[in-house]
Amino acid sequence: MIRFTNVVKTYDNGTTAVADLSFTAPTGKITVLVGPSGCGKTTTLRMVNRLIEQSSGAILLGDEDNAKMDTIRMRRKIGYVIQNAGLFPHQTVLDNVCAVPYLIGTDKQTARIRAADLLELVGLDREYASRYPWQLSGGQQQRVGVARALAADPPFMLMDEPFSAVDPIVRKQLQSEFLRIQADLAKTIIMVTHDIDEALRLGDQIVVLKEGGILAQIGSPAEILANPADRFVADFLGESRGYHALSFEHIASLAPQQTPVAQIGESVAAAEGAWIVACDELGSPLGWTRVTAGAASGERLVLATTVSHGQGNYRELLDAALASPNGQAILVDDRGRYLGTLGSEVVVRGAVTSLEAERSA
Ligand SMILES: Nc1ncnc2c1ncn2[C@@H]1O[C@H](COP(=O)(O)OP(=O)(O)OP(=O)(O)O)[C@@H](O)[C@H]1O
Repeated sequence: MIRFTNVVKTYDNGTTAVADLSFTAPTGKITVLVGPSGCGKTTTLRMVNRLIEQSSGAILLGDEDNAKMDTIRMRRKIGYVIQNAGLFPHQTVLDNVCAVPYLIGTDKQTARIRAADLLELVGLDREYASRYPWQLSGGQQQRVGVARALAADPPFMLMDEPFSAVDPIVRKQLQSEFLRIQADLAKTIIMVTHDIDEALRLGDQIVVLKEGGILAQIGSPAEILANPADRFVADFLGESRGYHALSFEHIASLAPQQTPVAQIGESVAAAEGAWIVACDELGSPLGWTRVTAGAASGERLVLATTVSHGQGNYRELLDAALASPNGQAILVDDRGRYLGTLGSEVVVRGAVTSLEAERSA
């Protein structure tokens, strides 16, 4: 476990990068820090291995306060992976992976055998061991970076945008391989990304930060998708186009719920104050309205986008559900007529199933 308790970081120029941050990264799990540029993700990560010293508060590594640990001993417990891998350019791949074991006095033979195994684990053939970093692709360099971070078998790993410097296809491969490795090794990981898709795909837990290093929300991918804590989180999920990770599968197999529908002014059998669907005279939905005095009031009509039951996908459905006032997406047939609604919990269940299927693929 890595535990932040009331951690603050104010830089010398007065910028508060992290404000009173408390959260726990559970043992053996991946915690992902996400948020817009400048919200303090990297500062948060680098305080864990004390590349940056916090101004106040405490960070525990297991049951040890990192501020009280000898720096060298502490850093040996923490693998560190950065963007562009940060490999030593004048050392071979094998020597890069052996760097920490050599430093801590592991004998050469043992270190090299383990490094070769790790290269295999991250999907690199033996022939790469004697190459130099510049003779590898970006994706291969990232793999070496991961192997190097694992070399001393640290219980903790910090990963700062580890997969961001490679193209989307390679990135997805690296993410899948990383999940496969983590399933065996169960390291306690904190990872930074600005990419919500990556966070949803890799995170057991997601920590959403807003500017000033303020905790906006913490939860599992499903919790955050289902219940964004506020407008900021909802917008961040949307703006980051965070639903790539969701299946583009069609939703035709889901049975819509029969939320009452009425034209404005028409009486309707629904509870007073309930949200119902307002439609035009042809039965095409306009949006949401509340029931007032037993009728579709039309007051404060919330216009809604609709989703085609036959053609729409989970992603459109979740967008529509999150944007609606009551967490429901409105479904229509192929002529735009009202069919029913689907709640975000159904959408999230579908999305999570598809995420889980992807994770275990
Ligand atoms: N050494 C420094 N001195 C002063 N201010 C800094 C320093 N390093 C970072 N900051 C400021 O602290 C805030 C948080 O920066 P940080 O790099 O932690 O954010 P981030 O979320 O990782 O950003 P990005 O996604 O763009 O990498 C920013 O406003 C940044 O300008």
